[in-house]
Amino acid sequence: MSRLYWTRSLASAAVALYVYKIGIPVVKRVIWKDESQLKPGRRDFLSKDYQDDATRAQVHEVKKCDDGSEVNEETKQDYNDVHQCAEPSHFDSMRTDGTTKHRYGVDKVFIKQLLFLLKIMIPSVWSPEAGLLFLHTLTLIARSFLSIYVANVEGRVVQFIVRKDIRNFLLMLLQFIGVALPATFVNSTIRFLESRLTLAFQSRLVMYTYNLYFKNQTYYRVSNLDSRLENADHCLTEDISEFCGSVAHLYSHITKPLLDCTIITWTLAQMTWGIGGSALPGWVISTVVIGLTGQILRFISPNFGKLIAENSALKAYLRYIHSRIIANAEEIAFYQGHEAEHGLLKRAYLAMIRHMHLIHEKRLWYIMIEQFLMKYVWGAAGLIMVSIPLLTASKDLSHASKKHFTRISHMSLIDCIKEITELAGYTARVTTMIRVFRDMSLEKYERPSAISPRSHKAAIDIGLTIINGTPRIEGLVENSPDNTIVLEGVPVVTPNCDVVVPSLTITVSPLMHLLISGPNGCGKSSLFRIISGLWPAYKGHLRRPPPSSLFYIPQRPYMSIGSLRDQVIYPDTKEEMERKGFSDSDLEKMLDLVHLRHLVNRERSWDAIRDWKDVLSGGEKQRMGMARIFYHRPVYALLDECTSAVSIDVESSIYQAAKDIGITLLTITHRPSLWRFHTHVLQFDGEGGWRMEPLDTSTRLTLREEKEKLESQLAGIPQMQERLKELCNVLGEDSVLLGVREEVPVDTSSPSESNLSD
Ligand SMILES: Nc1ncnc2c1ncn2[C@@H]1O[C@H](COP(=O)(O)OP(=O)(O)OP(=O)(O)O)[C@@H](O)[C@H]1O
Repeated sequence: MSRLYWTRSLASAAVALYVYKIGIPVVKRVIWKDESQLKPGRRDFLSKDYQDDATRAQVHEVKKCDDGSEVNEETKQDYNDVHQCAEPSHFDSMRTDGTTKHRYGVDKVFIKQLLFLLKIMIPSVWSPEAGLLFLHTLTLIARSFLSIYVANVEGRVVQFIVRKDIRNFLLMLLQFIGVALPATFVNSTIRFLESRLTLAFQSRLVMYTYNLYFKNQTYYRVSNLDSRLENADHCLTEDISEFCGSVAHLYSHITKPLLDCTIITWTLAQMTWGIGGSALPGWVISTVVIGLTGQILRFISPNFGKLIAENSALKAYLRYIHSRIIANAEEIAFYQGHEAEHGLLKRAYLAMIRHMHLIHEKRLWYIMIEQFLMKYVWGAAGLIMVSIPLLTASKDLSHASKKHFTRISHMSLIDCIKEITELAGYTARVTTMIRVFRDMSLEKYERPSAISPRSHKAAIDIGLTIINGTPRIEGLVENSPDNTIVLEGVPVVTPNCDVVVPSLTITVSPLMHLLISGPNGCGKSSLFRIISGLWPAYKGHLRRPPPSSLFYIPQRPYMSIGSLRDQVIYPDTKEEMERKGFSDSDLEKMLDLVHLRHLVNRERSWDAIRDWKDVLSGGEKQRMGMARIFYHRPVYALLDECTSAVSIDVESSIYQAAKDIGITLLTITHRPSLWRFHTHVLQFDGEGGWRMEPLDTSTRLTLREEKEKLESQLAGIPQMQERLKELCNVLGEDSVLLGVREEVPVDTSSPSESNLSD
């Protein structure tokens, strides 16, 4: 009695839990329509921790300008393709800010995206990938036939056991072992071909996206001018690899049950006809059951696509934090910043783990329902299907045939639903990446979260049109036939849409050595970014020489991976250097000009490979940066405080040498010792104003006088403020300049008081 009681109680509890788990999400979905409104606490970590950190993850780094930013016809065509398959609403939902309304389901958008990516992965029917796919399909078909053969043998083995026919039983057993050889070979070939397909797809997609990534400075623009892709490196590596693995796996996973289904259904039909039964009821039952259970699973299935996409983003962020710590280990160690970095890393890791727990929890319930439907509902349907031909047949059915009937209940076609929805997540991430890369080439940026209302107003005031958080690019950019740099009414606007200089009009021609000065953050480096094409000209007219005529040297020069020679000739290769007619002894002379010849003796070989970022001191790195202009000999050298760590005498000799070989200097510096190498000065005032004039002795004197006058005026301000405060207190009045008056007790007996009242 008590056992029965406990069994019933347990069964009722399980049923109640089941109903609750299935029913509550359905009710919530119906009431709120949107999953994002459920469990706010759970979603918080995505929208708060992650988003805050992700915002911090914007890298502000200036890189050398490579080729021009022209958009060719091929790019435009590809762009149209990717945009047709990537509706904005779908991509918008990629963001992890919890505002999404789109389900990463198996819908029309997903199919279009998948077809777009498949076209890249299998470019033609004659490609190696198509060949691999064909071979893979052949082995899958072979496996299905072998499965049927094995089922037949198994059936006959049982038949001979029942008949006690030892001889035939042993013969059948031998056949069973014999078929194991081709069966195992086919199975391992399937796995091998699946891995080969994954790698082949991955290589195609990686090469395709690398081409986009390094076209038109996309690698710079994607992290500096746009906020849609948080960690492009993760998308380029992990997401592509996961996507390709998922596609290749799903192909064999779907093909097997489909083939099984076709072959077994046909075999069953033949058998049923053979014994005089009707195959139609079986087909109807299987179609109805498969269709119904499929729909139920689709309805209750959590949005695995979205969960997977969010998980990828969290993994990408964790990886980003790790790589930052490795890249800045020395600085962090000097600052003793391990606590802060540890906290950051822990938060990123825990956010990812919390999200994985959420996925596993959702999977637990989904798998439970899936197993129930597939094991028991399908099993029951299989038994009904077996019974109908047996009951309606005029002849008896062999045991092997019965086995075929039961096999149909084990087909795992529906098992693929979860995998397909997960694939939808990877597909969306990879397509989004390609779409954003294309947008970068076409200068279509989106950065809605970065713009503040103040910046928005300032941008409107100077006549810019704001779309998706970024101003519309309306400036005209042309190549300059005579190598002059001309800016006519071009504003300096940051990627966050802050207007630094409302309108700049200057002309710089070769041998016009320009000194650029002004307070911090006034837009000096930004001018170089606009001239180099990293930042767009939102308005006005910009004429500039081809990229090969400009060479930018930043304050912290980039040291590449490679030999000592590679550091001097960067970004050229040794072959390009030889083609240009330079030899190692020429490079030695260049190092001599920047006082680095000792490096050749120290390293003993031009081919010495070191971690140059750490091996060279700050000043040596800057001198190496300057050596590059003697190798490349551009028309203009854009020097952005690039000798701040070099001693003044060495710096002067380098500047003189550069001028002697005809390089025009555009120099940002705070050092007066460099003034004498320049003919003109561009002075920013930090308030948006600027002044450009020839830099002769009188200008230098005027500027110095103005500076000294301002210094003496500003020096008096604190004393004047103190005095004003005293007067306010004595008079008992407030001042518009000081705000509310501070009450300072006045000593009426002091001699000064009598002086004041006098
Ligand atoms: N990638 C970026 N995204 C958003 N804002 C930026 C970016 N790079 C620079 N800025 C902003 O643009 C403004 C101008 O920066 P810029 O680098 O031109 O200053 P600068 O005059 O060279 O200053 P400094 O003398 O300190 O080098 C600054 O307010 C800076 O914060």
